[in-house]
Amino acid sequence: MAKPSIDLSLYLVTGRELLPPNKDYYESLEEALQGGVTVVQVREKTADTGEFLDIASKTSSICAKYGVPLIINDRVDIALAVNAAGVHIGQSDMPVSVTRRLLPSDCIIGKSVSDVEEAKVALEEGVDYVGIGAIWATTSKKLVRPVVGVRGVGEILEVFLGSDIKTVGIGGLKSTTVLRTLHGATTPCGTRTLDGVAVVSDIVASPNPRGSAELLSKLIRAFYSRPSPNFAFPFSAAHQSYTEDDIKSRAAGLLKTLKAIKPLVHQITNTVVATQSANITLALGASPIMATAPQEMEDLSKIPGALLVNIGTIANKDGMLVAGRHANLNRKPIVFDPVGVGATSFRRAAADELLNSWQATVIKGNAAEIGTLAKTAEVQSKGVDSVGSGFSDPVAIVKALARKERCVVVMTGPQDYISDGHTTIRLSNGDPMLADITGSGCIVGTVVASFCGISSISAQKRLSAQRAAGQTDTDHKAGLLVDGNMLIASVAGVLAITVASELAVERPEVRGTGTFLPALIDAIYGLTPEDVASRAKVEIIR
Ligand SMILES: Nc1ncnc2c1ncn2[C@@H]1O[C@H](COP(=O)(O)OP(=O)(O)OP(=O)(O)O)[C@@H](O)[C@H]1O
Ligand SMILES: Cc1ncsc1CCO
Repeated sequence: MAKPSIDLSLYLVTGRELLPPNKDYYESLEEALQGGVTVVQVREKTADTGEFLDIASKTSSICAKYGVPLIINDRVDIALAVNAAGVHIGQSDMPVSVTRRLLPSDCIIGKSVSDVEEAKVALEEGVDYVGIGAIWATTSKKLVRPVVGVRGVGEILEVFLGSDIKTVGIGGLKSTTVLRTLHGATTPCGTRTLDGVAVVSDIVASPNPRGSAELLSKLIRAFYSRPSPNFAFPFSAAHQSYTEDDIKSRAAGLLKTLKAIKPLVHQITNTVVATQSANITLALGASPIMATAPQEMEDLSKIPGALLVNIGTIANKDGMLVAGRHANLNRKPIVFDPVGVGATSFRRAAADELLNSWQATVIKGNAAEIGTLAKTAEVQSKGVDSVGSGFSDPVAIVKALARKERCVVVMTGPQDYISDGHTTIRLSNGDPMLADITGSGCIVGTVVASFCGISSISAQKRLSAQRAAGQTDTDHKAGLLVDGNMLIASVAGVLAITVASELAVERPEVRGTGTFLPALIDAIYGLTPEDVASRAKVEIIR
């Protein structure tokens, strides 16, 4: 008999021990179903058989009322007794082959997996779906394995490319983490995302399970309705076609808008460049705030603009973690500058933790930094600097990293490569003296963040206007983490610094790097959209 196709998108796993005081389990379940839960798994780890059967049977009747399938955790006998749609088994439960023999042929079997090896076994066994996790650390289940992390899910999903086994993410999934998870948990080729998310405490522990389920359902539906479903980018840049002239004029136009609107750019940066970065932000026409305390991140994230996270002298990782999470929640672009990430294992671990906690919009680095994140040793680092002549195929590197991290990648050097994983652009502006002052890469990050901020603010204004005009095809935007074209914003950011550096060295007072830096600030201060449009050397590579 053919197995029914089950909508796994909002998968509720029960947990009676998590109910708020005075909330009845059946009442909570029914409210959750009214809020849009699409499948329910009854999970009872301590109930004896009689109690489990009673709960499963009543749960089954309530689910039937809403046409929602029921899955039983672990117990094949209970699943058979209540005629459940499926059984979910863990790594140490009954083997899949035995489970299948005992169950009717239309009963679905799901299995928990937490690494690539377990995923390969599940593929071999031919389960119907896998639960991948724990994605985040969670309070609802004692973890015996390290968390998979959002970025680890993509590798597991790759195992299932070409198969029709469905996938559900589990562990720490809530309304505050769901979009970041769905966007980040994607194969680099972009063709597989999770088919759903399993939620426990965000619904079960809620005094208002219906409201919690409704919010989750809205976010999940918006994610799945995005216009380019094969490429789950967290922003709207990918899949556009450009011409070189179009890129130049859009970058120039963005500078004009930036100067008019002066976006706030929240920067958590290193102590070497903080003052320089704040001055350059002001010279450009944006507004800097250098704030590092975790306690102020929530307030700052509510002001439109962008966030820059630069790990150059990392001493405030907690602030970076909190700031990024709030930025994602408030749909603010995040520019991540992994300064010196190849230099120490501490920096590598910090970068990994940050990128797992929040979704970066842009990652900007020199060749050694980008190479470290892309896990290639072709280009070496010396402290915060890149050594040697760069990659033999820089385009492949930036494109692959953009696809892996679901963001725009900016790789600086004598030529700058910028990719959203789809379009890759090479910029050939800039005076070599930029390489001889400290923090020129850091200020590129600052300025890219300023342009991402203005791009996001402009996109929000357009969206408000469209909604006010009654345009209804904008619902999928609720599934984006950032709105605005972050590829163009990144190009504009790099061009602002490199074109300004060319103008700076033409000044008569510049005699070396000491006089170059103030001249560069002056050139940024005087930079016009016409300078950018007329001097930009832009090539679309592929
Ligand atoms: N040889 C060069 N010619 C022209 N422009 C350059 C050259 N080297 C670097 N640049 C420009 O300088 C800026 C910074 O890039 P770079 O790769 O030097 O950053 P970085 O190594 O991260 O710097 P830092 O660690 O000092 O912050 C970029 O805009 C880049 O285009
Ligand atoms: C020199 C230096 N050391 C840590 S951060 C920094 C600024 C340039 O990246």
